[in-house]
Amino acid sequence: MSRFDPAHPVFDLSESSTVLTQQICDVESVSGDETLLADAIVASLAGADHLEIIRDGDTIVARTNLGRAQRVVIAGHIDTVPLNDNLPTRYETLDGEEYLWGRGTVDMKAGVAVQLKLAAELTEPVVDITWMWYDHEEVSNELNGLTRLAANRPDLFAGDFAILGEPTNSQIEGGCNGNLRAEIRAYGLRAHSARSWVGDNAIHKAAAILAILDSYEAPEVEVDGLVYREGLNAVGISGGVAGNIIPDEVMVHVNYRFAPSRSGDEAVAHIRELFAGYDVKIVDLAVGARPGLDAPLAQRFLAAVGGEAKPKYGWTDVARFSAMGVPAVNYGPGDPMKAHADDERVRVSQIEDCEAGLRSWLSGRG
Ligand SMILES: N[C@@H](CCC[C@H](NC(=O)CCC(=O)O)C(=O)O)C(=O)O
Repeated sequence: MSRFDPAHPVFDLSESSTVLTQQICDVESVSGDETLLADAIVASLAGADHLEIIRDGDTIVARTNLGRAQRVVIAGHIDTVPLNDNLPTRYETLDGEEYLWGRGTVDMKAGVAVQLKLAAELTEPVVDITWMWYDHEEVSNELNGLTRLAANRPDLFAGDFAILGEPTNSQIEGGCNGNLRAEIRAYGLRAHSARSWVGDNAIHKAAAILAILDSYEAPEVEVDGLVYREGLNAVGISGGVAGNIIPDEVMVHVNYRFAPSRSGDEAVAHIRELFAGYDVKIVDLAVGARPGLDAPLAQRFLAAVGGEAKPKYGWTDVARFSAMGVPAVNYGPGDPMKAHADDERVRVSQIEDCEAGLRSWLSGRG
């Protein structure tokens, strides 16, 4: 067996999904840098004659055309958030459980590994399958590979049900919270810092903005039986001109996670009301998705994989599919609490469980 080289990756899809997860994670693909991984995915599917392969930038679609009565879209993003000294991957044992540690293991390359393996191996699924692996999910909605694909090839989104392989501890998580980002600005007056009394320090005004955030009590909101937890946080702050100048501007970057029962307009209005008197600029807005677990295929999938559905607190592309009228759920290996964390790590048994759950359902055994 030849040694895997992350600088020149080729995946042997007959390897276990755990080995594939490790290899896929070791090919760094922070948003905007997915081409090497996308090339490797296309190359690894070269022998899969049962799949029609379509590429749009660094998004790859592979679909069966078996004439089945129903089509399921199964998708996963191939980008990750930035590294923080957490690659290459390594195996760890914690409390007797084996884990694969490293950036992307949870969000969401274990899910992609399972999907790739099944795409290659399931030549006769009971439903037609459209597999999608896409770029730029972890950044603004405008850059998301599925936004581009929906503009270029909306026909590829046709389906009766969609499964997003985002981390869910290999249990179903329904819907997703909405996601808004805003820049909140306060202004002052520039002056020489040796004569500060003639200026008006904008950075000091950030304290009042931060106080609003600090005292904010984010509610829990029940939507169709699932309880979504909201959040409002500063995720960045900037200001300052030079070491001897009283600054005339400060900006606090705020991220609002809102329940899927709220519309985008309601979320925007809430932020504008909270920060009335400040300059508020909405820089990104993606509405959430209600659970949608009453759809017949969602019910069948839920019954097949078992467990109790939980809410998805992050934003995922289930929102995109739901908005297109395709019921969608999240289902993938990895604890979402470890997504984006420095000690991101996936339990190996969850990768195996997810593969078994999907394989059995897609083969008509679940
Ligand atoms: N366009 C969004 C993309 C952010 C997506 C990201 N999603 C997850 O982390 C899903 C995993 C999970 O929460 O279980 C997010 O919610 O930040 C953006 O603009 O941020």
